[in-house]
Amino acid sequence: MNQHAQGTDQDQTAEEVAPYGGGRPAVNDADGFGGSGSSGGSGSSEAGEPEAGEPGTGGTGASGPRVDGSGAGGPGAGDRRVGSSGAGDPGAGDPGVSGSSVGGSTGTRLKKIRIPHLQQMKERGERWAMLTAYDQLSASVFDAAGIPVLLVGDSAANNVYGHATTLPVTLDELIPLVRAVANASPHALVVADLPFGSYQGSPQQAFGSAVRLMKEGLAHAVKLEGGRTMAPTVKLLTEAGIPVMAHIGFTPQSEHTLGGYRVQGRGESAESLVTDALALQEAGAFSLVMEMVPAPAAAAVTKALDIPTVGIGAGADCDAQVLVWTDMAGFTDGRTPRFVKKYADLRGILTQAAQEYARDVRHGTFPAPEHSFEE
Ligand SMILES: Nc1nc(=O)c2c([nH]1)NC[C@@H]1CN(c3ccc(C(=O)N[C@@H](CCC(=O)O)C(=O)O)cc3)CN21
Ligand SMILES: CC(C)C(=O)C(=O)O
Ligand SMILES: [Mg+2]
Repeated sequence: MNQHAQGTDQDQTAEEVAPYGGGRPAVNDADGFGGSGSSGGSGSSEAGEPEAGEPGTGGTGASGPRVDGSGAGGPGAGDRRVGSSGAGDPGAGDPGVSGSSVGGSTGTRLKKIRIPHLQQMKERGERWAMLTAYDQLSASVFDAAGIPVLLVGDSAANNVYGHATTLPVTLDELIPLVRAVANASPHALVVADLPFGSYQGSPQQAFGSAVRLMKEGLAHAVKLEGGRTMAPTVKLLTEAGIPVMAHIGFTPQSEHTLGGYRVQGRGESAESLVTDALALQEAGAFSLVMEMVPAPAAAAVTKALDIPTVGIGAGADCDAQVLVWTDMAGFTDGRTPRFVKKYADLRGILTQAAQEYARDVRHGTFPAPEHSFEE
């Protein structure tokens, strides 16, 4: 079902990549504002081998994203292990030294991740992390941090556009976000969600939408929700050269059918999950997201499949994990789902910065002479 990696993965020399707050090395943009022009873009060189020397894009850009959300306040922070590679990172529960320099926190140089690498990691038992990203700045941070796969999720509906569900977001609204993330991700594989209504009509409709995500959005792969009934669609896209990540379990685009945000695959529908997963793999999916399914059912699916599974609320026995970045970074307003672990308090940090800035302005202490220009 899957091609093999053509490139070798060699780890390279150190590149300082501080996990948080550390300055990244430089930037290669002329205007000093990070980002790449509208066309062509820097970053994500496609032709490239699985090895890339490109420095990160992005930089000191301006405005940050705005958040909204559904979620709930998450628990505290904890340890983290990004990627797995060389330097004795215990991250993966796997056999020893990996060849893949996926991790960015250990000082290893990053390589460009391509689909065969994910397959190789499954074979080696190396777990990996996926995060959503919706804009250039967050994407450049995650890319440099060694997150191998970035998802421009239709959760942008909630976390960028402020909707209560994922249903309202359109292809036209998603494409510019995908393009921004792809332009800022020289190493990560960029997957774009097909939004509700853009693919369920027919395999042909899905093809047209996926082509837009790749041509206009510069995505490397697409994701779609649904079980065995999506197999013909997955097959058509895959055969057309469009890598497809599948998504089963709780599929938010079907919340009105499923009856809300609920764990899926309890009891006898666990077998149904395996049947769906096998059909999607057979149709050519390169990976499979499982959302909110009982851990034992997700473990059974993971074991039954040759392709990597990506869990969100699906327990520790998936091959990979995904979280919405604003949830894991503590940026989301309000409650977050049970499966979220909060690794930072971005909302608190940004709130404090905004308040201090406003206070300085009110007090006349900003701008100071060093922020002002002489005649
Ligand atoms: N910020 C954000 N995080 C997400 O994980 C996310 C989005 N947005 N938007 C799209 C979907 C919607 N998702 C959601 C949304 C809510 C729950 C939720 O409320 N879950 C409850 C109930 C679970 C149950 O008991 O069945 C929970 O406590 O986890 C779960 C997934 C996951 N996705
Ligand atoms: C939660 C992930 C898997 C997703 O589909 C999204 O962010 O849209
Ligand atoms: Mg989604």
